[in-house]
Amino acid sequence: MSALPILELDSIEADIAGSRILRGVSLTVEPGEVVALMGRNGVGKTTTLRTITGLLAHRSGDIRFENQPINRVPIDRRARQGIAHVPQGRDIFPHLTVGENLQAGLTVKRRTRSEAKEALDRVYDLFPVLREMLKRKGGVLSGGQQQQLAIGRALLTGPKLLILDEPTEGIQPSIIDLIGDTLKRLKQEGGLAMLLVEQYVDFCRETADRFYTMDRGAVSASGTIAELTDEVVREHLEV
Ligand SMILES: Nc1ncnc2c1ncn2[C@@H]1O[C@H](COP(=O)(O)OP(=O)(O)OP(=O)(O)O)[C@@H](O)[C@H]1O
Repeated sequence: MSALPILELDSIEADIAGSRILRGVSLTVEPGEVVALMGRNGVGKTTTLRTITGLLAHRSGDIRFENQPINRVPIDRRARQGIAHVPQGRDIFPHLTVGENLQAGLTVKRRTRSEAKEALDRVYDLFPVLREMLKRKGGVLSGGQQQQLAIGRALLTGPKLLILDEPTEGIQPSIIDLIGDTLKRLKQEGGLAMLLVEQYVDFCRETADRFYTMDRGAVSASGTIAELTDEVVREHLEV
């Protein structure tokens, strides 16, 4: 591809509690592209995402965002630069209302009142249930509603790269379809780049342009999504 990657990981090594968890992870996400990061449990997918957002400091290797190294950039500045993270388990504030959870996303980027309203209206257009539930506490929403809230809140930070950790986990099929359709809309209408950790192969085939598989802390295979054949799935993903 001709454009420079929006995100580039070059030989990332990272430790947790004295154990080497990432052993040289290299990957790229191009502008406007959806990339799936796949692999069996415990191979280091979530840890890779945490090094990108800045939740975990890596010990060596380079992370570049829009062609600038961000190795030592703190987490809040990475968010302001345009890296949004929807973590596994969604991490919404259970005691705040849906509206208050969304306001938390709005604080990341400086906006005029009308820009903020426009951004909120866009989220309600993508996820109408959030408007209906505005006064409800986040903690009483269903898993699928919480996932929509978490994605909506991440979108309100004004991201250039949206990172999603297992967005289909524990969610009913109709909402999985809605989330898949929404990610496709965000790519088509807004050209938003996405990096998606996901175990659900069909969801990746539906939504992603390219894939990487990981094994024991490193990338074990990669290709276009058409190259994610049943054979690749058997070799790299099935338990
Ligand atoms: N806080 C922690 N303390 C100790 N070990 C950890 C911690 N977090 C992760 N690990 C270990 O790091 C390895 C990679 O974990 P990671 O969560 O990145 O895997 P994953 O590929 O995302 O798997 P899963 O699909 O199960 O979330 C695992 O062996 C895990 O046990």
